[in-house]
Amino acid sequence: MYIKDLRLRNYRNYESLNISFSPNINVFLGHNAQGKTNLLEAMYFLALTRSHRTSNDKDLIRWGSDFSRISGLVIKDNTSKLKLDLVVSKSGKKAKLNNIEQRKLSSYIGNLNVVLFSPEDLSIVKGNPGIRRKFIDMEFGQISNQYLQTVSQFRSVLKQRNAYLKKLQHHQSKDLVYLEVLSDQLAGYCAEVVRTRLDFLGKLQGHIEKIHDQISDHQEILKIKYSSFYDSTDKTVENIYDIYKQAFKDNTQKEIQRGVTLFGPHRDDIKFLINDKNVQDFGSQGQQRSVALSLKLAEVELIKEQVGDYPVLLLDDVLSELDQKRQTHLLSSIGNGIQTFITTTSLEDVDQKIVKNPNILNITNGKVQQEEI
Ligand SMILES: Nc1ncnc2c1ncn2[C@@H]1O[C@H](COP(=O)(O)OP(=O)(O)OP(=O)(O)O)[C@@H](O)[C@H]1O
Repeated sequence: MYIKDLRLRNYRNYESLNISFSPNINVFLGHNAQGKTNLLEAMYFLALTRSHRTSNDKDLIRWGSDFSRISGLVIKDNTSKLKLDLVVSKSGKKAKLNNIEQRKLSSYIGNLNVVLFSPEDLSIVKGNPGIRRKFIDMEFGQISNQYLQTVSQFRSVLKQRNAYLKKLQHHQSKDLVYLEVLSDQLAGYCAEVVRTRLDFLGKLQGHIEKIHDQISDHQEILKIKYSSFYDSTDKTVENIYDIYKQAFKDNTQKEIQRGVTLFGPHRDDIKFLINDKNVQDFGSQGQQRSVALSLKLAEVELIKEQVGDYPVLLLDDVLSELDQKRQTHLLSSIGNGIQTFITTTSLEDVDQKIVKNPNILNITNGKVQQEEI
């Protein structure tokens, strides 16, 4: 799939933009703070209805404006066209697909698939578990609508259960039967969320192992392990449901005392192991970078496998961060028909021996100019 056209109105430092892209490699070239990342962010937002930089959608609205509009024309399987449209205003955001308003964002997400590489990816390996949970929920969510919906139902019941645990904690209620009803519902969603995560991680594992084997010159075996308070290996949905039901039953008093749900996928993590050692604890900076790169490249392959089309790649300032070997690996693996956007302050960072005939777009202060080559 590829983004043919992008239109912006009052988006960050773009007042009005209407631009067409190459289905191959596009380079956004410009000095600092001119609006290169803003363009990648706009495409990421168009795909996932979320920014990778801010959790506050209103930040996207051009200063002094009341709303922001991002529209794109996406071509799939080289023939079918899909029009995506998002409007952010003070009252929230609205999504349209082919001019039809979508009541739920979950029916909108997944129509355009993107994978973003940025220097912050290292935090998926090094950072706290919350970053990794967000990563898997976002990435698996753009592959599976079902997963998005289950996660949203899980969150809603979790919220209700936490609110009720607080009530019990403050003696505003004594009804433990209602807690049991909520626990039962939550155990069901926990089981579905965890089982889907395990399935997708299993598929991701196949890709990441092969990719990392090449990146490490056949020196390292990279594995991803799901980490929870129990061993999830080979567990069915029913097994996982039983484990959560039992955990809620055994820890009722503890949870009431704390006023919060102590077990569930919102507490889980994933671990990256190189030759069986946890990369977070024992990996060098270089190894951690390689894991982040392998993970993103594996995600590209997973999306291709699951949706039947390659995602659009967004490379935000990553080339200058990678050494020659990793850069060559990244650029050569995107060379085969994957639409790619690269931001850079200097064309010297883009190895033109590998990146052939890029479409170069000069970015200056929220204006884009196509360069003739
Ligand atoms: N809501 C907004 N309204 C208007 N301008 C904004 C808004 N948000 C950010 N900007 C402006 O956008 C510019 C930053 O753009 P961007 O982050 O895309 O830079 P960049 O070209 O990627 O730079 P770098 O090379 O430093 O990463 C800044 O000038 C900033 O003031």
